[in-house]
Amino acid sequence: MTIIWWIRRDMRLADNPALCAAARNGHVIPVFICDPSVEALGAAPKWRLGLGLEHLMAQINALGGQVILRRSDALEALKSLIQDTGATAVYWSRLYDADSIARDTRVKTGLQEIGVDTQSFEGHLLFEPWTTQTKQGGFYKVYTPFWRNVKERDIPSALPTPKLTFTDPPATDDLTSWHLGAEMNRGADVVLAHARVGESAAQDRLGDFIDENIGHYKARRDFPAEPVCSGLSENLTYGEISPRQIWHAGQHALFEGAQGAEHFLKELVWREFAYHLLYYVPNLPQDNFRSGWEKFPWRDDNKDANLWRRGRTGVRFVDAAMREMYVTGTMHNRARMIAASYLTKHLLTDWRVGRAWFEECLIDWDPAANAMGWQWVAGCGPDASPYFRIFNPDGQIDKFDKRGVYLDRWIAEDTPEPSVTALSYFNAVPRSWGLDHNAAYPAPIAPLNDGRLRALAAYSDMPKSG
Ligand SMILES: Cc1cc2nc3c(=O)[nH]c(=O)nc-3n(C[C@H](O)[C@H](O)[C@H](O)COP(=O)(O)OP(=O)(O)OC[C@H]3O[C@@H](n4cnc5c(N)ncnc54)[C@H](O)[C@@H]3O)c2cc1C
Repeated sequence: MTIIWWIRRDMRLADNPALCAAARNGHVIPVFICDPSVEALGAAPKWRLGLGLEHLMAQINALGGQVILRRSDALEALKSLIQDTGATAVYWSRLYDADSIARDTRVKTGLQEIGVDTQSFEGHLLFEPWTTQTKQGGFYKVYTPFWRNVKERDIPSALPTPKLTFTDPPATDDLTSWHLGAEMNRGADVVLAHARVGESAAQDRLGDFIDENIGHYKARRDFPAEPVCSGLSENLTYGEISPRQIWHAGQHALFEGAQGAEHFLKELVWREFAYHLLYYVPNLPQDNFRSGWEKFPWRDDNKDANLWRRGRTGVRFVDAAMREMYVTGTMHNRARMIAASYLTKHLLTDWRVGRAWFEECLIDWDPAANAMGWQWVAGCGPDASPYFRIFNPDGQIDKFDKRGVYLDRWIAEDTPEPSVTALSYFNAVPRSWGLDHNAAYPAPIAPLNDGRLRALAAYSDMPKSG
């Protein structure tokens, strides 16, 4: 039997239930399809996906196989491959956003109609979103009871890498012809220096984190200049590592007595919570979760938001955060909260404007975590931070970057000897932005207190409907 392994966000050989099942049942044809969902990705995640795919292709080549690349609608591509190869089954790992569910349902029906076996598998999450329910039978809207419900769950052990056998490969596209990095402008080389691509890099990252940082995680994870967090979001996004592998490594560290290990596991479960929400609230990336927020006077995209995107608000913590994202493709969690809060509160700008920019720039862009994160900060989401709790970006510097290490890392202007990272921002941004590190650092768009008072007034004027 010949089985197509339809690769999506599961670019790994170990702990991959779909791949294991395919290997067990016959010869495997690994396939990646550049369908409209791939074409629609933001510049940075699309480019990073191409790097991950290139890496996986080399891994499969080393085993004597080949990843087949096709560019078209997924169902059409799979039908044509089935015709070319005589494959009788298609296996894949499940995804949970509304567009992927709709596409996969259509593919399943379309292939079953022509007598092809289709099977979907777990693997992107620790547990399927529909397997956790409140006592009343609904989905969780608050994290803490969700965590209590799942923390004692038995998570199956990670699966080993299966032994794969391949058939003669059918025709394939050339990856370079897809130009997945075309929209990166001149930023790709700069971001590349910060990316850690592929399954073995992800395992190294996990190992380094467990050996060196998990013990400090709880105490130091909020300090953006400290390399204490795992950085694994980049690899989780493309499935270069599985959440189960991370979970078991964290549990082992906990068993060995590592301080902070439980806190790390809790953060990993925030990702599960985000997917639980996205599954039950498919419009989470588009619509305010809480009713009444449609009446909030969000500003549409505006010139202040443009300064925010370019790291030119004159508010140092915010600008540092935005530049970190442009240069590395990721942003520290505390910085994400500060940058998002400043946009939605001090600048009163619609959270969807910020969500879209993160979607464009993050190499760890994740449909569930990004949507939940933005709604959480903006105050309109499930279990959200109350709107009236407005971060003061300068106060946050005093708390989390007292010596200005993070600021020096990312702000070059008005500094006699700017750091290499701060200067690299000016190499990464499009020339059309006209930025020059020798120019003076901009004055703040508006005094922080004015923005705070305006946000509070808008909130108190909003009709509250529950
Ligand atoms: C406005 C906003 C947007 C965000 N957008 C994304 C996004 O697009 N992609 C993304 O992966 N995360 C996003 N997050 C969540 C969080 O900032 C990142 O997951 C985290 O910074 C990744 O760094 P790390 O891998 O070093 O995390 P660690 O601290 O090492 O945590 C381990 C893992 O736990 C998960 N995790 C940790 N914190 C969160 C959280 N708050 N929500 C969900 N999962 C979490 C991640 O998978 C992470 O890799 C967003 C947060 C905010 C406030």
